[in-house]
Amino acid sequence: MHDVTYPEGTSCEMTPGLLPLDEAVALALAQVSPIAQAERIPLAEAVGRVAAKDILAPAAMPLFDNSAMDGFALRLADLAGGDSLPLAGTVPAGAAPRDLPPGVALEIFTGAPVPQGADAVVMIENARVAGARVQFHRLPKAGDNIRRAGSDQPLGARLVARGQPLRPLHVGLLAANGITQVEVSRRPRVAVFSTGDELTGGGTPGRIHDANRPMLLTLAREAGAEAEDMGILPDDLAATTRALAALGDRFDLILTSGAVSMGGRDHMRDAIVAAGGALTGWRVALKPGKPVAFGRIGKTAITGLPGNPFSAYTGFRLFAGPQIARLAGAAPAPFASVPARAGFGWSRKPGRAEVFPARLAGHDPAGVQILERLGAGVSATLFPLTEADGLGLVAASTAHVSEGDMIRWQPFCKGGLE
Ligand SMILES: Nc1nc2c(c(=O)[nH]1)N[C@H]1C(S)=C(S)[C@@H](COP(=O)(O)OP(=O)(O)OC[C@H]3O[C@@H](n4cnc5c(N)ncnc54)[C@H](O)[C@@H]3O)O[C@H]1N2
Ligand code: MOO
Repeated sequence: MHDVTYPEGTSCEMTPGLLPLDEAVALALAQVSPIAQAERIPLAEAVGRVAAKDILAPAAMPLFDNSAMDGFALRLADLAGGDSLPLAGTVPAGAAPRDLPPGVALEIFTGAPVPQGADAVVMIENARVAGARVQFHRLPKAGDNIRRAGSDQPLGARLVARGQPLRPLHVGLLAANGITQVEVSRRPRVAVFSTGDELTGGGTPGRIHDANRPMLLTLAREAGAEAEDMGILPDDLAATTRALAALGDRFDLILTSGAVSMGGRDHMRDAIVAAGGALTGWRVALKPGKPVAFGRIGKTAITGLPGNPFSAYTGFRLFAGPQIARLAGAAPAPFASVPARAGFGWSRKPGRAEVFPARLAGHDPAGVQILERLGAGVSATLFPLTEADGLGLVAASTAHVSEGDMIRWQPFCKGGLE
């Protein structure tokens, strides 16, 4: 289902009782299935949406033979007796197709229809206009600088495959084909809750600001979801249960942060069950992001991310983001698939795969990126990420990384779409 192999050791290298990372990703994805409903939307609003079916070319492209260069259209046979021809007019881009009269050249601009009868275009750099004639100092071959009708793409070519998240380049390609509306899957509906009595009245002693809810809402929207802010749940089992049960089937995915660990007020797992749902997995061999909970309540998947902000971020990237992609009908993107070289040495306790803020420090002689490791493995703060260019990942079995070792990372992508 998820064609990514995560760097894992054998199960005996994993901390017992924890889900290996690849199994946890598979379990997360198994909680959701692609949304069947589709809608037709204007092309201009389609970036980030996922094509609900293949989009085929309504015509071959280019539509007509046209010039690839500014220059002169001519008939090669007319140059048999010399290297110049009388100039008989101009064909600008947008002009209606016309014929090339015998024995003359026509000035032509890039994109203009090649006149019927012309078999080459000489670019302006290889010609000189002298009075009413044009002289060619490099003689062309048949077909030079002519973009033939249908040479870019045949009629019926697949422009966009079903499941493709639409990027600006697809918008351009579809627009070039005269397509103004596209059929896309309905956006996944995601409910985002924070939990914790400490999150109200941030800034006063004992209280903090809610970092995760704004972050997870933004991440979910960036991933293509319609995300709804459901506020902060108190550290109370009954209130949490009521809030979850009240959602009915309105959402495809519920995302929570906090209350999934071991403490006496970590009620999320019990609330999922008390709300009539099922807990399908809990705790991953991952640092940060160990106490993630996976489950379902009715038709809705629920992913309980840890409260520590970097843990919640990592959990989104590894589990919730791929769930949203699958709901939207897209193939979840592999995480940390880019090989790089460690620019640092690091001894660590094996047992959990580890995600860390990574900064690009240069390239080795073969052009492979060299990474620096930032932060000190603290999951309570996002601050080290401000200097990072992406997230590095090491396997659960790794006890030592030596400078120069190959590792893998997930660069932050600009805008998330290109
Ligand atoms: N005895 C144990 N304690 C803990 C374990 C464990 O295995 N045994 N795991 C630790 C790990 S690892 C993590 S991660 C955290 C996760 O705990 P919870 O998911 O239950 O989260 P909380 O306890 O509710 O909060 C943890 C931490 O994060 C802060 N937080 C929570 N929500 C937000 C938010 N929306 N914005 C900003 N900060 C938030 C919260 O105040 C706590 O400081 O558990 C460890 N403990
Ligand atoms: O898993 Mo916790 O997320 O290591 O801090």
